Amino acid sequence: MTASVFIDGAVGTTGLEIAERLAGRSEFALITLDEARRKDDAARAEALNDADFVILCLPDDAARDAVAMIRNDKTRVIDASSAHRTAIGWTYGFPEVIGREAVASARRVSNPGCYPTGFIGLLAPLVSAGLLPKDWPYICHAVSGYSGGGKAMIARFEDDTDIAYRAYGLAMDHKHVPEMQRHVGLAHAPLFAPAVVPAHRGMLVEVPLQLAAMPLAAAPDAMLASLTEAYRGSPIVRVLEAEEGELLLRGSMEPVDTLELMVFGARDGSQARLIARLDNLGKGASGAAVQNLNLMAGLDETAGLRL
Ligand SMILES: NC(=O)C1=CN([C@@H]2O[C@H](COP(=O)(O)OP(=O)(O)OC[C@H]3O[C@@H](n4cnc5c(N)ncnc54)[C@H](OP(=O)(O)O)[C@@H]3O)[C@@H](O)[C@H]2O)C=CC1
Ligand SMILES: CC(=O)N[C@@H](CCC(=O)OP(=O)(O)O)C(=O)O
Repeated sequence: MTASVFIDGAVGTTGLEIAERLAGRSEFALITLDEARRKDDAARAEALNDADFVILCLPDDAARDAVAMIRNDKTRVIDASSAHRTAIGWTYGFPEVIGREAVASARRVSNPGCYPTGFIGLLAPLVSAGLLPKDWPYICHAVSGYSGGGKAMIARFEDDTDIAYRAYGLAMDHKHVPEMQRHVGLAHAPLFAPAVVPAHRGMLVEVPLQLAAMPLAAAPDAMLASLTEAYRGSPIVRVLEAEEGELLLRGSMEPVDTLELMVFGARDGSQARLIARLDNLGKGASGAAVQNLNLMAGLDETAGLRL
């Protein structure tokens, strides 16, 4: 049976990449609105209520409005925005962490943020296994390609090619912090220090750990083994043996839907750097939305993904 899918915000950065991943898929038929009607509330309300699945690729307020326009029990929603990531009644769409069944059976799924995908992917299994403490004030430093900021940020970086590095979130109130805390189950909000670099896509999300100063902390090898076990069998989340040297983000990076996790440890075990590498538009947004859609439709989670 073919399920109908409406992408609200279909010509935005995330929406376009979801449509690319769904192109040629016979399991889904896209409901589309032309340029003149894509922001028309009556047309959107009709599409939102006609569709079996709706994927919201909108700013937060518009995503909340779209959900309020749905007046039936049939339409199932995947929200790519940060509007519902800690909201009651919503399932957090990180199947490898919260369980595939939970996503598959949900009516309202909130896609994780791109940075939280790295942070939670690294820390949730380790905290849950008791290898790292819940009540530690974690720090997360991350760099993202500029497509992470959508059309406005893409235009800014393409217009001003002199920007070499943009540190932000300097008031320490980035909108991703609540979901990072909630979905790892931390007692304290992490200190999140994000930055944007002049590459179109891709990101490195890092959690540096002063293991020697922590009341409870496993050795880097034990953390690597635990992550490897937690994601065993996942075609999307891959735990890599750390290589000496460097990690690069390349300006020419091709779209990819994997999440790679690495543990770098000091020889004496006193320090570690947990690092996630992903495509902000892959497992960080559009790839995750398609993975969740596949699960909700009872299909192979990897269908249409770039792995
Ligand atoms: N880019 C990324 O890497 C990630 C993005 N996200 C989230 O996904 C969502 C979409 O982001 P992104 O694709 O980057 O953003 P973009 O700005 O690229 O796209 C948003 C789209 O929504 C449209 N839009 C805005 N308001 C309305 C409305 N009221 N009705 C219909 N359409 C509307 C915009 O229209 P117009 O074209 O006219 O501006 C635009 O096409 C955001 O919530 C973002 O935070 C999540 C994870 C990663
Ligand atoms: C580079 C950049 O600007 N990134 C965005 C986050 C992108 C993303 O994950 O979107 P959500 O906010 O919907 O989760 C930011 O920091 O606001």
